[in-house]
Amino acid sequence: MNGAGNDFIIINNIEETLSQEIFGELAKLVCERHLSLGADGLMVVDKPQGNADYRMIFYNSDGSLGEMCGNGARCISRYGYENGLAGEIQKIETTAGIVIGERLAKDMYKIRLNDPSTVILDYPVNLDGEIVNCSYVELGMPGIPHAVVPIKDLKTYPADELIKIGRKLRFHSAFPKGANVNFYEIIGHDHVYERTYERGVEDFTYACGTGTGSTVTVLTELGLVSGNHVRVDMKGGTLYIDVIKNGEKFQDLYLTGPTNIVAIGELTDSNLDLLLGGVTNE
Ligand SMILES: N[C@H](CCC[C@H](N)C(=O)O)C(=O)O
Repeated sequence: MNGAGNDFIIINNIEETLSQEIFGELAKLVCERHLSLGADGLMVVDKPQGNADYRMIFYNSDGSLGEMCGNGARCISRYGYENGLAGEIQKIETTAGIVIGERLAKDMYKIRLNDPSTVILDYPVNLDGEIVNCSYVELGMPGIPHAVVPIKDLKTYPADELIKIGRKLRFHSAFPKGANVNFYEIIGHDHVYERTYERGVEDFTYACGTGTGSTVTVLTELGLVSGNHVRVDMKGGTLYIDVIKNGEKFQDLYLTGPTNIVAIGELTDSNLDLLLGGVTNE
């Protein structure tokens, strides 16, 4: 499935009952774009540990565990609804905390992202002697880390330069957990263009939901957007963010956007046999 081009493989482990120990390796294997199916991440649907419809365990394509994934949670909401795991409004258990999913239309899903646990608007980072003006946000607890970085002429910014800066910031010691690096430019009233270099994919993805939520949180706090249905264009599509405030107090953060079920089927990659303990069909 993909959500605005951020693509995922979903495995229903309530049915498969695979051991959680293999998921990291499984993600690495099946997310490889040339040797296997290919995706930005692997999501495992499992039984909830607490009071929720189901549990979502998210792995990046390099096999690392992600605390949360905004586009992934939108996609899994559709999966949950269409596979009878939950109703039109659902409660999803993620590593970063509970996420609420809501079906708006056949392919449109909205989620309430985890509340920001850290928002530092002024977070200058020294990159090879030059100061880069960043903000730093974590959503949820444990929080998914995001650097938010303004860039002028982002659409036409040379790709090789941008990836260099993205990669350096992603691994910079200023970010102890590493960071997803969200470059943005405001291109109109409540209209933002964004590109995200993702931790765990180690490249730009086509869209990033928690990145978009983090960016619009920062821009709303800075008074640069209203926080009301802010449009964020990314390479793979458009996402909308609502920052709900109760007076000055932050209340909720919502992410809305499209989902696409590209294929439903069986993974037949022969390398899976090794990983799954030599189980073959012979
Ligand atoms: N693409 C995701 C984020 C994936 C998480 C990952 N890149 C990490 O930092 O572990 C999103 O839509 O929010």
